[in-house]
Amino acid sequence: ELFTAISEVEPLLETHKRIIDDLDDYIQKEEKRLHVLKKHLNLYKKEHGMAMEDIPNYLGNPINAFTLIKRLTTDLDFIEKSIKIGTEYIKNITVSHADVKYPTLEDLSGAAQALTRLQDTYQLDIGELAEGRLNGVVYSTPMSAGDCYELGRTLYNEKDFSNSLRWMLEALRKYKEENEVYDFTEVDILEYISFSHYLLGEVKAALQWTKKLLALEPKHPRARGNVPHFQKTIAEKEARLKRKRRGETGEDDEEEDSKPMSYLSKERKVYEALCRGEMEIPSEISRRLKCSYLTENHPFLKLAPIKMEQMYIGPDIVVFHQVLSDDEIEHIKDMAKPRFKRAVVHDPKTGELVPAHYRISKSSWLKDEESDVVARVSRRVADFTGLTMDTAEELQVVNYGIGGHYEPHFDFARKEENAFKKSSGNRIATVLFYMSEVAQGGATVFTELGLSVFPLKNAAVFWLNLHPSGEGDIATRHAACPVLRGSKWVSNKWIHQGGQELLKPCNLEYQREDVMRKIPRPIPRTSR
Ligand SMILES: O=C(O)CCC(=O)C(=O)O
Ligand SMILES: [Fe+2]
Repeated sequence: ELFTAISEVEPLLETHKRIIDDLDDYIQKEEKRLHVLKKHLNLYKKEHGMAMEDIPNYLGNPINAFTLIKRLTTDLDFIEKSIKIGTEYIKNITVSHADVKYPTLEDLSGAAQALTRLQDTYQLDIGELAEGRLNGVVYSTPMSAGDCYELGRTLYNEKDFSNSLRWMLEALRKYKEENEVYDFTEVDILEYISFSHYLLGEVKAALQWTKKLLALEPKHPRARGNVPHFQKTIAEKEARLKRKRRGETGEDDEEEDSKPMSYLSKERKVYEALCRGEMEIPSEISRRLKCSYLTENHPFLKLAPIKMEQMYIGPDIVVFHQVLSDDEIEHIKDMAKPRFKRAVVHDPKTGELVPAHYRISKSSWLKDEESDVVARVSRRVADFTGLTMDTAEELQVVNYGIGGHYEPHFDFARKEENAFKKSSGNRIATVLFYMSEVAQGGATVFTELGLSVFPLKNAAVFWLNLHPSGEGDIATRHAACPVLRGSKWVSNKWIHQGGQELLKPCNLEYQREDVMRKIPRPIPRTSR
């Protein structure tokens, strides 16, 4: 599961270097070998030419007779062996370097799904992406037909047929352009295209593409078998439509579009727009936002106040600037890396911890007792939040992988969850430290508020997850957007209710005082 954290992908460059050296060495040896083989071939040709000019005369010479036989026995043995050596040489390349890391097919599939996620979320154009461009800027070598084909194949195996189809069309375009040798052919690409269409219910298109395939390879058995099946399906569909038009059936057919959008798909749309930075918070809120210096909670803050920036009011979301130094960040990252585990979540049914597709990252937990730096960070959190760390969780350090993200969620535990029953109470507040900037993407977004917070190294976002009554605040629903470019590091300090009784007294109010429900939904930015 290397793909789940960028820091784990880095060692693959060592593996990559080994392969380069091996391949270099192999090609040099191979060139030498081919040189010898070519010499043999030329000799064979020369001798053959001479023999054919005057066969009896040639074979009448006992030396010629001998060398002919030799060329077809021991010399041939040598040639055969030397061809074999070539293929044996590189076969065991992964076995001979057992000490370096190799990605698995699961990694390949994870990376392919990540590309799809990025392409969906940031509305990237496949053609652009395949040319190695992100928003018009060149970032990587263009992808080859083989790269696109592999991506399409992986997505097909993951049953993501619409994206598989898009990459296969790109593979086809490049294949025709390139004239390269691959272990697949145009026919293979066409088969994927037509079958993806079929599985998407686009049977007419499936039939058209199958016909293109048969034009190239008329005897292709699967394609030939599919044609009558596709034709039958099309005919049945048309008959059903006709009956429906005449009002003969009561069934309400395949019209997905007429269904109202579910809460989750609406949230998805907002989430993606927020990730692209395409929403802004209502002006009723933004015009009240202030920046200030925090001087309370600890006498030291009088000398070195913390810069505090309001991001939202009701629920209050603030950013504290420059609350972690670069040295502290490096120290924390170094401590966290060797203990990284893939992010897990509680399966709501079984209560077990399972890796979740909606959270692609690696993380580990650091205790105050382990390091002065970690303890110092905890004390600082107490100072700028005014809350006690007595019942807080350990520091959770997170690195996101390729396209790494965390879909919309609450940080507090719901009543039905086991974590709700903790003696320290629920997670009253979240402090989210940014330990890196992210070149593109990777914002923290609040889907109920229409707020995007873009990572700013050394800063921390802070918010309360609970209403004064202790009830979870639905408006704090948030997510980590996929990392489009770069590596995103954050750490979480989750503060619990226990011990805050005098510092943050609770009351019976269900709602916080500054109710935001009257405030309109976020509006798409028109200036884009
Ligand atoms: O990484 C982020 O921006 C948010 C992370 C988060 O919400 C979490 O870990 O609970
Ligand atoms: Fe969270």
